[in-house]
Amino acid sequence: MKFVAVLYPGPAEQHVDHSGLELLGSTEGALGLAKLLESEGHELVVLSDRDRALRDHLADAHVFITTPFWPTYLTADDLRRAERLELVLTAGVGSDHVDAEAAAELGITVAEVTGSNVVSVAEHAVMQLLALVRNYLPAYQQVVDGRWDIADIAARSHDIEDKTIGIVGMGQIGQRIALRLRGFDVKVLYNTRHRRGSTDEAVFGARFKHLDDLVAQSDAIVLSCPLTAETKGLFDERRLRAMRPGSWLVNIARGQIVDTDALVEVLESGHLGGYAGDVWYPQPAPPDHPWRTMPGHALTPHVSGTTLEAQQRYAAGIQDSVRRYLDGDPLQEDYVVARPT
Ligand SMILES: NC(=O)C1=CN([C@@H]2O[C@H](COP(=O)(O)OP(=O)(O)OC[C@H]3O[C@@H](n4cnc5c(N)ncnc54)[C@H](O)[C@@H]3O)[C@@H](O)[C@H]2O)C=CC1
Repeated sequence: MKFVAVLYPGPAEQHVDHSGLELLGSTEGALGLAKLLESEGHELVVLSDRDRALRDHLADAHVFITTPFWPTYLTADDLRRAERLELVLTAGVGSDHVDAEAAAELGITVAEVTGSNVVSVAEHAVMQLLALVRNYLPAYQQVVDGRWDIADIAARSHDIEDKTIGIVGMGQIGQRIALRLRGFDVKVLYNTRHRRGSTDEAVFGARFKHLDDLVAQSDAIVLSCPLTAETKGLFDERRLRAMRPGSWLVNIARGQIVDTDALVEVLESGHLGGYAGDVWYPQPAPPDHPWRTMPGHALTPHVSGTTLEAQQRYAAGIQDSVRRYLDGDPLQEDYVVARPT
């Protein structure tokens, strides 16, 4: 069997963390698959060059492994060329880089590692929220630039206490964000596809709202819903303008949920207080991309779901799926995104 894994490039030198946790998500760590596969005589190709993976290795691969942090986009055309392909695995959560509908029609299963990095992302969201509300990054930049202008920073710095925070997408990540926010004495509103029961709402300390009401009432909004046909461009110009003046937007989900051009506009005009999280642009952003020069926001797309702890979990989930595939056992039910129709 041929397994192909496309992962972000490993470090130039062997990385040993004080915790003893390995960098399993990179080409170097290869999700811990090398021993498992090679000892049984299977072929494992690990590379970071996405074009090369599609050009040279997709056609005869049985299993193709990719990750949202370094996504290889698999279109219907790509999948049609992959005559032996049976399984596409996402090392992480969110498989919007794969045309799941086409995969299902072509007899290919798509699966991810549900829940693997939800703690990593929830902590990141709270960090981004605080960074924006406290005006932390411009303050840090001042110090780096050798300035010490307290008024300039203090004039845009707030306490998060008593603010209203809206969470869009109350799933594994959204609920962990709500739980972590409880200590800050904020009011939490949420919107999600299926309203949670009253016990859940009491535990999360969150009240359900129609999306338009959540947008109108929130001082800060966190996006933690998947990218789907329904959520693509959900925060378009109209919705961004409907946000409260000076409010903040954190997007730990996917860049395409927000219209980038409209976002640049509402930030430049000062309507929004700041934005942090994923942005839809080619990675890394070209030097002249307007996003690179935007003031007062936190552009930190890299590490939300990729802490060393998260990597151990999604590597273990991938190993489990690979083991089951080789043994002819069904994958864990909640991992499956699309199955052959
Ligand atoms: N930044 C990062 O590193 C990571 C980002 N993610 C993103 O976060 C997303 C959510 O992850 P989980 O919480 O684990 O997924 P989940 O499946 O547990 O929860 C998703 C929630 O979004 C809700 N939802 C779906 N469509 C919606 C809509 N139109 N409006 C409002 N809510 C909607 C669902 O009802 C569900 O409650 C993933 O799909 C992925 O795109 C996930 C992991 C890492």
